[in-house]
Amino acid sequence: MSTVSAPSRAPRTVTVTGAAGNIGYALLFRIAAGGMLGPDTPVRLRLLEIPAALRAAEGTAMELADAAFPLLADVEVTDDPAVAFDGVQHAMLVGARPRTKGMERGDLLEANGGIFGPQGRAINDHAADDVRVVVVGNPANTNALIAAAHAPDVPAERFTALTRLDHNRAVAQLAARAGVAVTDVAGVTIWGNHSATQFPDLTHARVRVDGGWRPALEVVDPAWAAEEFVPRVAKRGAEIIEVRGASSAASAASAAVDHMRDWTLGTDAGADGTGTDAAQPGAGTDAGPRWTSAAVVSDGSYEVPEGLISSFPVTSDGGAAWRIVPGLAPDESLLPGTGGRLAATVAELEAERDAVRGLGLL
Ligand SMILES: NC(=O)C1=CN([C@@H]2O[C@H](COP(=O)(O)OP(=O)(O)OC[C@H]3O[C@@H](n4cnc5c(N)ncnc54)[C@H](O)[C@@H]3O)[C@@H](O)[C@H]2O)C=CC1
Ligand SMILES: O=C([O-])CC(=O)C(=O)O
Repeated sequence: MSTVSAPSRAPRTVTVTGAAGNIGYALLFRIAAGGMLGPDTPVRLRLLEIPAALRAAEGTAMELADAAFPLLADVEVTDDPAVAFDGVQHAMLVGARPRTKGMERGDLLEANGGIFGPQGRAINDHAADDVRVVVVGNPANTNALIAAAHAPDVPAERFTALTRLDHNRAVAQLAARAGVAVTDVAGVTIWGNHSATQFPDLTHARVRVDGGWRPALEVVDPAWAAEEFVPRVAKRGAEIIEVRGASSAASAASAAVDHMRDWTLGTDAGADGTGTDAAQPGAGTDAGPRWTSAAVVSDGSYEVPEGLISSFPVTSDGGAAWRIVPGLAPDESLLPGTGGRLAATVAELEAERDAVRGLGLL
């Protein structure tokens, strides 16, 4: 953001769970600086933690005060979901255990699933009418399903899970391979689960080369896309854990900001909410239609069973729900070796749903 003018709008209430954790620490300062809701929108922050981490969350709140953010109207720290979600408009459900080396995200189902029922119930009972929820804690899609199931009075379309990190990773990998800037890439889609079965799909992607947009698979080798790009993006979380010794945190926070910003301000608004920022991949007049990826409740599109929370190509006009973009079924003939990948990731989501049902969490 280049300038901060005097805040001119009513404050928005943003709740961050797991506020004392690694992602929380990166996320809160971006939100307070106006990076999520724009340079004219003050924010009220509600930080939810478990009792053992409350003191650390208090410390983070002290640092937020010390940063003297002009847009930060208020910070409250609590271990009570009813307080944390009172009047919430933007709920960032981060608090959950991260995986460690050698685990798959699905291994966290039992450990983390129990967190999201009570939080869904608290959102049901206390949130504002225009609440938007993004689940970051893993396994994100199924945790979002659990939260939504405990919030019968909130439309299911308000519960989403984060696959924007996968989307951003895919954009970055394609841009690097094509030798272009991330702003010269458009039309990437992440399908399915935020797990190693996801399908990062380049069959409708475009790359700007020498000023003109071309199909990505004419610019990069389809064999590279199928054999290197797809597994690299799908397993990037594990690669980060291997190299960094801890799971992605700042990039996850950045993606959560992107997700909530685009949902609230619209996918055409640009990163600073002014409509002029080129940081959005695919920004530009001749890129063709623009979309991003988010895990949203399926309406049956693309043969994903209705009710599952699965990643799709989506747009937002700033309304309450993301819109699934039609007509973008992966053209597997363009990506040899990826046939059946969409069906497989959806089957994994069904298996996770059945597993949490078996655990009594749904
Ligand atoms: N969807 C995505 O793209 C990504 C998801 N993640 C996931 O995000 C989650 C958080 O990751 P980190 O911040 O690195 O973990 P962390 O362990 O650093 O922080 C988690 C925090 O959540 C808190 N917490 C646990 N239960 C809670 C509850 N019931 N209510 C409120 N707070 C609670 C813990 O006390 C801790 O402070 C993990 O599940 C991780 O796997 C991480 C990266 C990307
Ligand atoms: O892989 C993990 O466990 C953390 C995560 O979700 C990611 O980095 O995408």
